[in-house]
Amino acid sequence: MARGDGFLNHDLLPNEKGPQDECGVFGVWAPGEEVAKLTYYGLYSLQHRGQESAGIATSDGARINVYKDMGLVSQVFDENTLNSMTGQLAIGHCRYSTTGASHWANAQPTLGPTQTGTVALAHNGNLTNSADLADMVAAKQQAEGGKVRGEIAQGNTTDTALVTALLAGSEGQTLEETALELLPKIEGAFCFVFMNEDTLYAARDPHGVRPLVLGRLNRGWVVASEQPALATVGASFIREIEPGEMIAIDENGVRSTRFAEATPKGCVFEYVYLARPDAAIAGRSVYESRVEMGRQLARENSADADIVIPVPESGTPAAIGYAEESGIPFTHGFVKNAYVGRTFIQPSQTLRQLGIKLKLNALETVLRGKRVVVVDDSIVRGNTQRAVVRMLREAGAAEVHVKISSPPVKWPCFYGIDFASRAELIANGAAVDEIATSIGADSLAYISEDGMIEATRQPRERLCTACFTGEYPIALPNEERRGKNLLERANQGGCEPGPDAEFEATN
Ligand SMILES: O=P(O)(O)OC[C@H]1O[C@H](OP(=O)(O)OP(=O)(O)O)[C@H](O)[C@@H]1O
Ligand SMILES: NC(=O)CC[C@H](N)C(=O)O
Ligand code: SF4
Ligand SMILES: [Mg+2]
Repeated sequence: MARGDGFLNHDLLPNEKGPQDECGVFGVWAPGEEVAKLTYYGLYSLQHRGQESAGIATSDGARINVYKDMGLVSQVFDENTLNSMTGQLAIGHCRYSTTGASHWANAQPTLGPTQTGTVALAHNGNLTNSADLADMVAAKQQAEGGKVRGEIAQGNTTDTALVTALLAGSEGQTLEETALELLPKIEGAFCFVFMNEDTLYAARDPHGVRPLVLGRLNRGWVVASEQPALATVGASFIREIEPGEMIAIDENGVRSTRFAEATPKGCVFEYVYLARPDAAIAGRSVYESRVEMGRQLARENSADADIVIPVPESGTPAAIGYAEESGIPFTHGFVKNAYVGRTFIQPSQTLRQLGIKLKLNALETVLRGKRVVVVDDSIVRGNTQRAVVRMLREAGAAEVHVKISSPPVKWPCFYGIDFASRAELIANGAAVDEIATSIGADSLAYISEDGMIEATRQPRERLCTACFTGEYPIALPNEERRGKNLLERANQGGCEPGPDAEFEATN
């Protein structure tokens, strides 16, 4: 029998992953403040974006210190560690891996030498030309005597480490000059927060796939993946970092430079599921978007039922919208254990089979004899819905009608979310009624693509919808030059197919 190995593991059910989040990035420039603790609190509020590893780098103006480990922010840091990390600026990261395995050597921030000192870098996103960047790193090493240096030499296999290595620059270049020369050559989705000994930098890719915001403290500045992290540390929201913009923050304030023209393609899934509901992206409240998706779902798919319940937490705003629009009463049918995150002591096989019940329990007194509409934000592999429907029936529900506030997920994401490979997506090649049968529901309905997009209040052409439509707004490289384990493969000299190997690009 497989046994728990005592190591913290990202997945309760390792072979049954839903959509995973991505990464959270945070940076603060505030001489005189406890920058490590501010970063800790900022990362705490971004924990939902990445739960595999966490790290903070601080600088006192002369030297950069970094501390990182596997696990949640609260597991990695304690008071003593944070007290020892003094300085005037800091960056932080919580990771969900998309290029490079989930292990210590791949935790962020990454560190690397520059022409004048050291750079520390934190990244949310996923690059689509990692293979080209790896070639550039190799050529640079060749030109410099063939010696592999920095984190790559220590086994870092992430796209982030490639960028860190390239930020070393050429003789006479400042970090800012190197970054402005390098950023236009990087393709894919990226929000970088990075620093040298005295300056904090932030850059967002020209498509603005992932969110990144700037905030103001009384005596300093903050950058963060999502607005709620600003509120957590007492910073006021100033503005989003623009797609294609790089900012630099030091004692002279904020300087902005544009390294590419903006061609916005914001991730629609941030509105559906990824971001916190109290975030706003491109001026649109995520909570309002989700409630509106629920209302629209009700307009498109009515139901004859007694109660509307959400699959907590992420299904709640859409369920509120569905109940409001349909007039069917909203109630809670599940209790979610607030202490169950996604990082667990790896359970044994027997425990795994009980797994999903660690998170959700059905409220029998509410459900018995009722015709239930259950609302969730998305179906990826279908495991959550299968378990949800089973629990509702066991609790005595008379009918179970599943309503989903995003369209069927049919395509993998290459821009920072590690969706199951195409073959594992339940909607790949299956009709809606086949999916309903597979999850055991009396009926199943999804919102339309137009309905979802309309609820975000963003023009369709400014959004990425690839996982629903298969239309990838940023060109993808050939199969052998992509994949989560691209750089591990390169190290082994082999050519193992990646998790998306069966995927066929449509463009
Ligand atoms: O079809 P599946 O492969 O099961 O994935 C879909 C589920 O995963 C997500 O929730 P998740 O449990 O990850 O997190 P949440 O508690 O934040 O909603 C999402 O909200 C769906 O409920
Ligand atoms: N999900 C992310 O944003 C991951 C960042 C980066 N691609 C990594 O794998 O470390
Ligand atoms: S493919 Fe889906 S999850 Fe990935 S960036 Fe596009 S909309 Fe977001
Ligand atoms: Mg969910």
